[in-house]
Amino acid sequence: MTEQTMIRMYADQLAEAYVSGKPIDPLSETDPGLTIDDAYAIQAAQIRDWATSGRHVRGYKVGLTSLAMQRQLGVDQPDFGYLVDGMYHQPGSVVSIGSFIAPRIEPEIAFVLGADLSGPGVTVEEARRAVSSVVGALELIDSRIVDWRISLIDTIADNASSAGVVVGHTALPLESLDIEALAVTLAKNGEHAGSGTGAAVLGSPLNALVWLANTLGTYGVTLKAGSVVIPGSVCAAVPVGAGDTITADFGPLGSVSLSFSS
Ligand SMILES: C[C@H](O)CC(=O)C(=O)O
Repeated sequence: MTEQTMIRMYADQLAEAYVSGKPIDPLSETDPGLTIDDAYAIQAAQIRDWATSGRHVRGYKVGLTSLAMQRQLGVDQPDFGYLVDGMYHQPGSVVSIGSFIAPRIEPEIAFVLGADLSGPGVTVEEARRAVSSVVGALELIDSRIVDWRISLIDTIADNASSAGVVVGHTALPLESLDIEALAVTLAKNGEHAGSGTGAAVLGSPLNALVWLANTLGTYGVTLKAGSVVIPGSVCAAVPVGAGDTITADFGPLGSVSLSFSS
């Protein structure tokens, strides 16, 4: 099998898992020879397919940037994925749990970009200047890999396990916030479910933005002005089911909620 055929086959298998709701075996077990570049190529094939069907890239995610998430999923380095049309939900909305396989929720201190950002070589100062505002966000993650049995290769191929995003309405300038000290708390049905500060995300969510710009730069991709970047969860992800309501409190950035129906 050629490399192109192999990439197409795994991209199709992951695409089918979204439709059928039936997760697939870890690609890293099916094919232990897969590399990180192969995994990003499998991810890129799905992004191209979505664009062809009218679902364009509207933002970017960085995953596995906090120790809490790395420990939870047993993966010890960051990765990236894309946010496309159809993945965005309004704060306070209700989504059907039936469209997911094993969803979890994470609170993230997110950025809206006011200028393009193109690596490699992006510095923290350049990243800071490219940010037009900071917002609170919830990321919905899900795994098209059975039982969340993911290695780095599996989650990369599966668009960094992304499934959706809720961007809060309160947007503040970066310079008005101490994002490393910003404390976030997560509640599930009114009960405390997690907490963390911006510093949990690679020391600062800005470091995750720098990592993303420089890593995407090696693939020839520029972060586009106007897009949202979610830099990673400040605490472990919380599983959700029908009837649950999740609320994250971002202090000065307000709170962001999402509910789930059957
Ligand atoms: C597996 C996910 O990429 C984890 C994630 O979204 C995060 O760490 O944030």
